[in-house]
Amino acid sequence: MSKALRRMHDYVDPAVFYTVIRIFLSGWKDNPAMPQGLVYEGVSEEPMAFSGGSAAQSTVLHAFDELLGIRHSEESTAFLHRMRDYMPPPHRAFVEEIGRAPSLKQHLLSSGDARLRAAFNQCVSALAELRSYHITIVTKYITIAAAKAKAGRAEPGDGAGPSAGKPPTALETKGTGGSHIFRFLKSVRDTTREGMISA
Ligand code: HEM
Repeated sequence: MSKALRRMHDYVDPAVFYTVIRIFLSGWKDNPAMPQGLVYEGVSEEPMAFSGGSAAQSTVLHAFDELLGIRHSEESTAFLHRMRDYMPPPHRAFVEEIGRAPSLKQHLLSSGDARLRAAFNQCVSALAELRSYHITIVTKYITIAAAKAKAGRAEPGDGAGPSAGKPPTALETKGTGGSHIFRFLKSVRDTTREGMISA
């Protein structure tokens, strides 16, 4: 997965991501640009609020966390669990099923097998490394891209379209961005590391 994540550099231009793609990922929950949410005509008279697209809604890392018994902070868990509402229901059920199953970590601990412990720790370490690398990606695609956009130096690649280079200001601090994002991502990475079995 880390190898696949590195391909981001070959295919996604940070300026295009920050100024064009990110806008479509911002959603309308906790978004100052749309404080009331959105009325879905023909569905509900009341406005509805939904988070934007995020790989936090993808099943795979939730499944690894549950399998490896990773325990995130209360605040991070609340966010991550909320993201499960956006998974296809059978995916969510799968993740919850793993969470309810007997603990793999406890099984390894009671087996006393050093090789199994080492293999388990390699998995946890790979997951923490993926999360560290993801932080590097977020820094490049959000923090650095934001600084360049603000300085008016964004240089989107070919095919970016006329709107590239100037992000809507209402989305500057919320959604996919902001320092709270790094606190969250680092906390999730650090609690992953804490999931290692000590010798
Ligand atoms: C331009 C590329 C990317 C950017 C800028 C980015 C940004 C972010 C941000 C800001 C969050 C915080 C939660 C949120 O606001 O939704 C997040 C969470 C997350 N992202 Fe990404 N992301 C990128 C690509 C990816 C990819 C390709 C993956 C797949 C491995 C991924 C996996 C995750 C996961 C699993 C989370 C939840 C936190 C965690 O479990 O560690 N992201 N991402």
